[in-house]
Amino acid sequence: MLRLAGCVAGIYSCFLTWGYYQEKVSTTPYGQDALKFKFFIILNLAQSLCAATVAFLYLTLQGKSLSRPSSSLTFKYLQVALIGVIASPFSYAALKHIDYPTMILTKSCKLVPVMLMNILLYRRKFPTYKYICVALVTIGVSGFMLFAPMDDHKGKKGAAASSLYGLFLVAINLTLDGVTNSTQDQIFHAYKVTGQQMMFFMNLCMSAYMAIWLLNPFNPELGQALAFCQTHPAIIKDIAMFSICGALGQCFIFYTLEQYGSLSLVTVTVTRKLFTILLSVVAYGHQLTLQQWSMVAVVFSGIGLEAYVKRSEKLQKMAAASSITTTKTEKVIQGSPTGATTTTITSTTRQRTTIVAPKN
Ligand SMILES: Nc1ncnc2c1ncn2[C@@H]1O[C@H](COP(=O)(O)OP(=O)(O)O)[C@@H](O)[C@H]1O
Repeated sequence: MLRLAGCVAGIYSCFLTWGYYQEKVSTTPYGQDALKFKFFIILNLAQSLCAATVAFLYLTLQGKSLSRPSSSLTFKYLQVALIGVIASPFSYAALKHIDYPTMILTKSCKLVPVMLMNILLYRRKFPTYKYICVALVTIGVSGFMLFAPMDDHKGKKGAAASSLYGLFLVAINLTLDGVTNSTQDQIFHAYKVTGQQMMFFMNLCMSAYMAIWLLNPFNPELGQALAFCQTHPAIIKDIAMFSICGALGQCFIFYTLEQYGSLSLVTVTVTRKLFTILLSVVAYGHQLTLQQWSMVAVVFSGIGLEAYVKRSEKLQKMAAASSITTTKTEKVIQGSPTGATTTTITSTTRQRTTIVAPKN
């Protein structure tokens, strides 16, 4: 539980700063000519290279080997990285056709495609309570964004009228996100890999795809971006901060994926925005509408239900394990009148032994 709390704190804090720099790099005009940086693939490439380096350093410092993955695993990495690379431009393209609040609102439904893709592509089955949790978190977060006062919507970036075409682009982005997350789950199920190994290989493959795209002689993007950095060096620090925060955040993302799976990860990432707003309510005394508070309650009931079921399952498992060890202990004690062999048994068992032992 403490580990999960650490992951949540890590993801929230890194991506809070990451979001700040993402907005800064993509919306602020730089220099006297007030030009905006429009080279998103360069931004993603910088982040991927930084994330691959961080994962590599982490693995090296831990003394873990970075052995070459098998050909089937390499194929999986190439596949998941390709989908990850393709997903992002859809989201940037969508912002030209829908406004920012609509984008946030649509993105808050991400749990649905992730669950759907797990079911459709990998035939995974979920217990009924999982569907209820996904529904509660999705309704809660999207309702929260929907009921935000109109002032919050004004002045936000873009403000292009939301069009059906824009929504179609976000839908594609969400579907691809669903495929990425469910495939990552599948890799963890089918292969013996750690989160950091996947982080390294996935970012390496993504960097390779983006480099191939940018080095294509018909694409002027790389040259234009480098020229921009030369004439507006202030942006280099912002891109570096964006990449470092994204890379550090990914350490928590991949660890959460490995340990808890994509549904838990996406629950953390989709509630991120809501918790940021709640934090500002506490810190700066901002007001929430009654509807927003009710939606916060809906989200918490979803998270609470998940936590309650997980805890009950854990207690049940512990009870079952302790009854098995009790039986084993009884057998050991019956077989050895001196009871000497019981010293090798775990602490839970030892505790049990003292209860069972008097019978002998
Ligand atoms: N499953 C994942 N695998 C790898 N990176 C991820 C994953 N989920 C999120 N990320 C990273 O975290 C960033 C923020 O993700 P998220 O909070 O879901 O926002 P968005 O949906 O806008 O991408 C992504 O741009 C990506 O770099």
